[in-house]
Amino acid sequence: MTTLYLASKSPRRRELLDQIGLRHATVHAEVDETPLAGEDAAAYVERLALAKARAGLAGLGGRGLVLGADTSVVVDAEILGKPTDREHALAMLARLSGRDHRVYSAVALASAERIEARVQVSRVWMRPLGAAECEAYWTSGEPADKAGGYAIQGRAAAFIERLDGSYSGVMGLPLFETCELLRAFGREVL
Ligand SMILES: Cc1cn([C@H]2C[C@H](O)[C@@H](COP(=O)(O)OP(=O)(O)OP(=O)(O)O)O2)c(=O)[nH]c1=O
Repeated sequence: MTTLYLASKSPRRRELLDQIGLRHATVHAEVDETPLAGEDAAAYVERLALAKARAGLAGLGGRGLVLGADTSVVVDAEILGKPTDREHALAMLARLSGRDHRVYSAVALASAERIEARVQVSRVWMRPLGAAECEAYWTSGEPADKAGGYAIQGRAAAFIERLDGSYSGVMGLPLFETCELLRAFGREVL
């Protein structure tokens, strides 16, 4: 059976594949994550997931089955990436406090013959957060490498009132869509 590769350095994505028993290896894929002028969130995450899958496949010399993914938090049509420092993280958390936002998560699958992507959108409601609470959250170290500066699978679970969508999508890899893609490529899952 062709080896499944995950073109990602995100430990969360590895954990999610492990959760449903999808054995995989990883491959390095570096892509430029700068949004294009006028690009909306769905187009942005889809383009990056495709680029990561394509770069991973190229790194393997064009052989294998490669998954790429990208996740962005979107508030008032603005894409929030990962915080660059403490001030940036605190500003992001203040933006998300006491309201809803959307999380766009794309997954792409590439083989030598074809490449395809799916985009999953979730709506997340966060309770109001106090300044001291945001500061303590930053100090925990959790926000640093997460889109939007929070992790649903971590301490931020205590901030989230409600989710309409996909928990795995918010965490970084929508598993339902991932399995759909794998089946579309003729790969048995579960
Ligand atoms: C919103 C949210 C994001 N995240 C993480 C998932 C992703 O790792 C990260 C979004 O950044 P991405 O740029 O999508 O991914 P990455 O740079 O971490 O990994 P790679 O490009 O190598 O695949 O935010 C969580 O872990 N939990 C959450 O609740």
